[in-house]
Amino acid sequence: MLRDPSPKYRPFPAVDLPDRQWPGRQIRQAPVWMSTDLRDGNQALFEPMNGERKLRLWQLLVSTGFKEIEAGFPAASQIDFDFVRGLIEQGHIPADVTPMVMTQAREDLIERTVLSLRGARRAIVHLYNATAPAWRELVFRLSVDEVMALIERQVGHLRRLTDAQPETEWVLQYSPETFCMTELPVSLRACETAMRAWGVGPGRPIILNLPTTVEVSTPNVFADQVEWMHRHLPQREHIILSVHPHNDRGTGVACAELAQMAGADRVEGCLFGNGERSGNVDLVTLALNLYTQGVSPRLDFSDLAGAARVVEACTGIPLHPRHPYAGDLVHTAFSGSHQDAIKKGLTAQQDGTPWRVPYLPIDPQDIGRSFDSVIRVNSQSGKGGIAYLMERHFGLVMPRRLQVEFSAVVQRHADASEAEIDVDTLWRLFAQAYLGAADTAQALPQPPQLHRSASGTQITLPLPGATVLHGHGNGPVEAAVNALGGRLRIDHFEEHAARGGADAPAWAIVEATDPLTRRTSFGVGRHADIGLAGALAVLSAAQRLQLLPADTTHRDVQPAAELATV
Ligand SMILES: CC(=O)SCCNC(=O)CCNC(=O)[C@H](O)C(C)(C)COP(=O)(O)OP(=O)(O)OC[C@H]1O[C@@H](n2cnc3c(N)ncnc32)[C@H](O)[C@@H]1OP(=O)(O)O
Ligand SMILES: CC(C)C(=O)C(=O)O
Repeated sequence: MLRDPSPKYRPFPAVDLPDRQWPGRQIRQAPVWMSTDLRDGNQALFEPMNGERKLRLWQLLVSTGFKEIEAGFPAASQIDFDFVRGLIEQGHIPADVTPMVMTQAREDLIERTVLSLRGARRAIVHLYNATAPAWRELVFRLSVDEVMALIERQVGHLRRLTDAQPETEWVLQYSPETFCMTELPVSLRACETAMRAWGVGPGRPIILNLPTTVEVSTPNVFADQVEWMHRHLPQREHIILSVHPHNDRGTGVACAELAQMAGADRVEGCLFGNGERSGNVDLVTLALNLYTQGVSPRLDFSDLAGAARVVEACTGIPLHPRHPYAGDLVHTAFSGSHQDAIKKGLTAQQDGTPWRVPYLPIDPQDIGRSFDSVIRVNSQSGKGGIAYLMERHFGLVMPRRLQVEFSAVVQRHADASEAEIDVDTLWRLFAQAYLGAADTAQALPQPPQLHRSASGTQITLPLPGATVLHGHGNGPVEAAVNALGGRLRIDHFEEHAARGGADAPAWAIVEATDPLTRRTSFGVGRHADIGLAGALAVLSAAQRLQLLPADTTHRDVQPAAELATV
């Protein structure tokens, strides 16, 4: 890289628009969306789509709710020509959807383009020519006046051809390609020339499409350019003002949003931002950005992952795992403080109230994602996320101090393994730590037994090895403490059902102290009989405090899936 890039790269000049209005505006309705996936997206692929893949993507776009779709560049290839013919002849265009096709401002290409649309009910022809100085001087070698003459001639040619096919309702879209790099008066002149040549007026509107063909400035400059055009264009009421942002500087979405604030009615782009170089603006992000402001985007992304899979299959380009809204990881929090806040937010969130879950800008369920991947555990995770997973997958609501105690166990494992901890591993760690001698589905030679009578509860606790303990008390917890010879004190006890339903297994949690050593630990029990769950929690605490006979404290732990059915 150059130590001083300034002689080689020049800053883009600001627009002189001191009374600009757009910074104070908000977007309150969805724009007209135009998908250019099958044209601008397609021309950016290693291998352009064949007819079959184009049709699959067309159908996705239609079912998502797009009413305007750029079908291709029929004069450029037989595939595109045949595709447009197929759409028309095989009835793939619903009554409320209008196809658009693109052409350069060249007679032969315009003729073939119009030919491709024979029989269409309604169609948009998209004619473009580049207007910026570098293109005028280097590519076309035309003066400004000659560029205007080209537009007048070619739009006029298109008008004559389309007038001769009156069975189709024709709409012209004119793009001053390279608009963002063109002097504003030149862009205005180009648009006015196209309007005149097309005969814009009542009942004969035009779409004027302003592209950032290559992004060269900050999005506020583009917004100023759009507002300037919005204010200067004549017959504004007959113009649908459209923008077509690319993403070279990574600000395509910002450009499209600010442009709408500046007066744009319509946005062209591609699903997930496919397109030339760093892409066209991402229409999914734009739509969901609107949605999260409470504005209906009028596009349905209820199955966003399904849409992403279709686009990946059609384009051959995989979606980045951190792609806004759609990436596999974007609803996932690994870090402890985020997990903690998400858990608290999800617990507090009530149906029908405004979404207020920290770190989640959208409810993943609204776009077809479950909460399963919201929280994942690695060495950056804290107690909140671990507690969330234990509750979600095993129905265990952990008191705060138990969360702290168990998260230390998980942290040690995560540090040692340097890997993500999946739910099965989490269960194994929990079971090893807390259910060692307290799970009747496993190592106890026989289930413990409770006899409840008017005089209290009698417990029989057969431990691994030959030991059988007996105890009596007012309830199962006291009976279990007594069976253990009163060697621990229960400071806290709670119990709850793991799942709804009469046969739901219950969780019981005790916090216990060994009065001799003053050591404190939690114990956890799980059983269909809630009383036995309490007794097993006492047994668990006794084991963790090493108050059980030595041969009762070790055994293997079975996998979570089996335990989940206890
Ligand atoms: C920013 C964008 O995305 S614009 C869309 C770009 N997309 C595409 O180009 C994809 C489809 N295009 C193609 O397949 C081809 O360009 C074709 C088939 C349409 C035309 O191919 P060719 O006839 O070989 O011409 P080529 O593409 O090389 O274009 C260069 C010529 O067209 C002229 N030209 C380029 N764009 C335009 C335009 N919009 N209007 C008028 N003339 C144009 C150039 O000045 C050049 O003219 P010259 O030959 O007199 O120097
Ligand atoms: C709108 C057209 C000409 C385009 O694809 C672009 O400028 O990027």
